[in-house]
Amino acid sequence: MVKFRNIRVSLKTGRFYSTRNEYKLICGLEIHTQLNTDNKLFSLSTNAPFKSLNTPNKHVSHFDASLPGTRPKLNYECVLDALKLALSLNCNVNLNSHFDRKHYFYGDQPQGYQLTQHYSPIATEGYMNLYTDIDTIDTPTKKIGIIQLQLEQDTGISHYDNQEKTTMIDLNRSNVPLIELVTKPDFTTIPQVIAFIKKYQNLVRNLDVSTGNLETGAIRVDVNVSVDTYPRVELKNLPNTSSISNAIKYEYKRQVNIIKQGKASELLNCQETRGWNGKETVKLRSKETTIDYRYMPDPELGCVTLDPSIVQNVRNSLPRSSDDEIRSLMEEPYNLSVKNAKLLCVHNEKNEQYTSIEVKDFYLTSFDLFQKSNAKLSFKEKKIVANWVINELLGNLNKLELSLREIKQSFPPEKFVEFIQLIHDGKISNTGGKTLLFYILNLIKEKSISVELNLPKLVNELKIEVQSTINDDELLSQCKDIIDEVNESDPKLIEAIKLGKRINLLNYLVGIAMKKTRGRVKPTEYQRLFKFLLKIE
Ligand SMILES: Nc1ncnc2c1ncn2[C@@H]1O[C@H](COP(=O)(O)OP(=O)(O)OP(=O)(O)O)[C@@H](O)[C@H]1O
Ligand SMILES: [Mg+2]
Ligand SMILES: [Mg+2]
Repeated sequence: MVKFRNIRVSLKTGRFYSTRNEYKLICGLEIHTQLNTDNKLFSLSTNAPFKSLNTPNKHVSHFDASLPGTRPKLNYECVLDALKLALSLNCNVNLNSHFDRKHYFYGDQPQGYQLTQHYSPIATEGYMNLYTDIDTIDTPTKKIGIIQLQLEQDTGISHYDNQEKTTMIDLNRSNVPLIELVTKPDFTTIPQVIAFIKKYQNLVRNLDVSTGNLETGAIRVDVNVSVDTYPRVELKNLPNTSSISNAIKYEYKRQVNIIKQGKASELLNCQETRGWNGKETVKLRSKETTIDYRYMPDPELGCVTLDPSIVQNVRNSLPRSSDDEIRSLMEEPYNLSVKNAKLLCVHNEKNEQYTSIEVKDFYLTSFDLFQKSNAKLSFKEKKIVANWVINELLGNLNKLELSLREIKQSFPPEKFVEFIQLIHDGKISNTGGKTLLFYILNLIKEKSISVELNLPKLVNELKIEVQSTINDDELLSQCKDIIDEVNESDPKLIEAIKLGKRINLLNYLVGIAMKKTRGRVKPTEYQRLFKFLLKIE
């Protein structure tokens, strides 16, 4: 064995072995996104690849089935969506793009070729910025370059019946509009890849150009993985972000092991495509065996020629970017945490009770009203609206399985602010507020609100109004009882509080007392009494 810097050479086999601990991971993505336009890319059939899984071959025009004599006609709605995405991703728009035929034979591709934009895509040279706080990546910022963005057709779907040993073809998906986005190989860690995908998903949902779901295949991600300067391996069939993360991890380790064992010249000498079976990556084909697609410009579709004013109009119509929205919510007057700001700006596909947009609207309207009726709010006081909307209201909606839409009618932001005002003015305590909110939402759930909510009346009914004149004697005996009760079950605790060792435990006693009076007495009042009884300063 001979040793060079970072490399050992076996004298017996002549193989190179690496001795380094650091192997550089490099990833690049190819993302296919199904557009949610009404019609398909080159025909007037309905674009509904998922709704129609039980009704195969229902949305198929003569062109989608490639009957001889049919010709493509470009659906400009797809071009508009591509422009929205391209401009949001800071790309240069190509004013004269065109379509090419990518030839390959497969049952679910009856044309014998796919129409794509190989030579002259609609947009090139863009980027997306990732930030450590918003996107939880491991470096302060990361800029991911985008090589190109192109329009193309989706294929049909093949269903293999194992029992019958037949393949059935469903052409509902044939000719569904896709956008293929190709990034530069700029990713150096897995969190960067996941952050990019999540941000991209949010973008397509914000622009309303796609459902953005990975699980249904509306977004399909191929990940190219390489180590140092060795050729890349392309990973396909990755149905969700955890598969993407696990597949990259596995593939990186596999390639590093090959390099360490000195087998790179045998096993990592050419591009390869691999799939993911949930546990490991498996070889599908190597680049040597890939077919020559014989790309050629499509003679039937003309150039996609765009007037510069169209591009400018689309640019002007774009919604504000999520990053800008999040940042502005983190600043004055809102001062939200990054977590809460994201909750209002990032779509949550799993929650059906409210969308981020609905919550954001509800929060912003409430905040505005609250600020208008309370001049000069302190930093802390401004946070009260976010706390009651995000922590309390949403928490209760989840618990009660209510949607924001359902409650907005009887409990709109105007009423909600009236409710918050009661707490802000000290008419009811936080505990009282929680009781009241839960009570109101329950009334809504049981559909027991026929007239407008009368908050003062409810406060009365629930007996949660903070007492302005406090009967010290009554409260003192109540506090004494609590000390006795706690002393019985945990004498050490009272002793510790008395000795001033665990003064924060005083709030434990205050909590018990608050519960007993359902928040009618201010916590500071209880603190004063407990301190008096336990003789602590
Ligand atoms: N050294 C590398 N390591 C990892 N990824 C890489 C590397 N070099 C290029 N890539 C990535 O490989 C992808 C290349 O995609 P592209 O669509 O251009 O070609 P392809 O994969 O050969 O074609 P096809 O569209 O047929 O899959 C890009 O996402 C790019 O970032
Ligand atoms: Mg590829
Ligand atoms: Mg590609």
